[in-house]
Amino acid sequence: MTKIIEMTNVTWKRQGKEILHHMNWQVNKNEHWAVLGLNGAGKTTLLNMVNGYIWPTTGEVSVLGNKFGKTDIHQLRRSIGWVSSSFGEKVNGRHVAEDIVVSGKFAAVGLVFADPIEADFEQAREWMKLLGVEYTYGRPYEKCSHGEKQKILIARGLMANPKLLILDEPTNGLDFIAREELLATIDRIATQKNAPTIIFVSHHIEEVLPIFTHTLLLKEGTVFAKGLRNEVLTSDNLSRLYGKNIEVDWRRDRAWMTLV
Ligand SMILES: Nc1ncnc2c1ncn2[C@@H]1O[C@H](COP(=O)(O)OP(=O)(O)OP(=O)(O)O)[C@@H](O)[C@H]1O
Repeated sequence: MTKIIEMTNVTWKRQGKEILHHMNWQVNKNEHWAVLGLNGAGKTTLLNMVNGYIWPTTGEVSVLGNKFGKTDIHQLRRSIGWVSSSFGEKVNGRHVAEDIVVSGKFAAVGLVFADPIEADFEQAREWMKLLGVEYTYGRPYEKCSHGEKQKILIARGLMANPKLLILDEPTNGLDFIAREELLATIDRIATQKNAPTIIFVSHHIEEVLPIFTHTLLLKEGTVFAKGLRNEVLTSDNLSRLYGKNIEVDWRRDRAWMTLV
């Protein structure tokens, strides 16, 4: 089985504190994972490690078969699509949507130092179409709604045909309709031919769509539970994760949570 992510006994220390400790996590090809945990549980730290922005203090990390310490991290990053709100803040709002999308091919924030060809813009249009934002072609990024911006950033993340697509809380700040639309586009990406492996971080269990085969629950910098989505998203696990009495109901193959 091809391994997409392999973390073995990973620890990451800062200022004498173990922010991640004894993390063991494997993601295989043809799996898509949702990652949940309270604020400060270590989700962003974990993703920063997958992307090679930080390295383990102890333990081993291998991403797409590249073992950290024996690989060119910059090269590896070209195979990873990364969508996070912190990136969105760096974007120059005056740039038009398709330029933002095409910049993903060059792993750049804009196109100032890039040399795109016509085919790149055709490809960008295809991704924008898949995400349902083709109509924003030619529109400055700052004139797009929050939901449109999120989709443009996901299209950007797909531009390099990544093997791994990381979506860090992409539904933040979206209204109910925009959120469901964005989730529908994630579903479309996952069900395409040669789809990348998706890692999706969220605070809301109902966003863990059926395409997510697996779920990782993080607590205090380590694995609290991991495995098949339906086996992990249970009333018992979530009650223990959040320290509250929580009931999970399944409707239309999605889990919904109530505090009881
Ligand atoms: N560079 C750092 N130095 C010191 N502490 C850090 C550093 N990076 C993260 N932390 C701490 O590690 C913990 C985990 O942070 P992280 O951002 O990974 O959590 P998170 O699960 O993504 O939270 P949120 O849901 O709020 O985004 C937090 O207590 C944070 O303050």
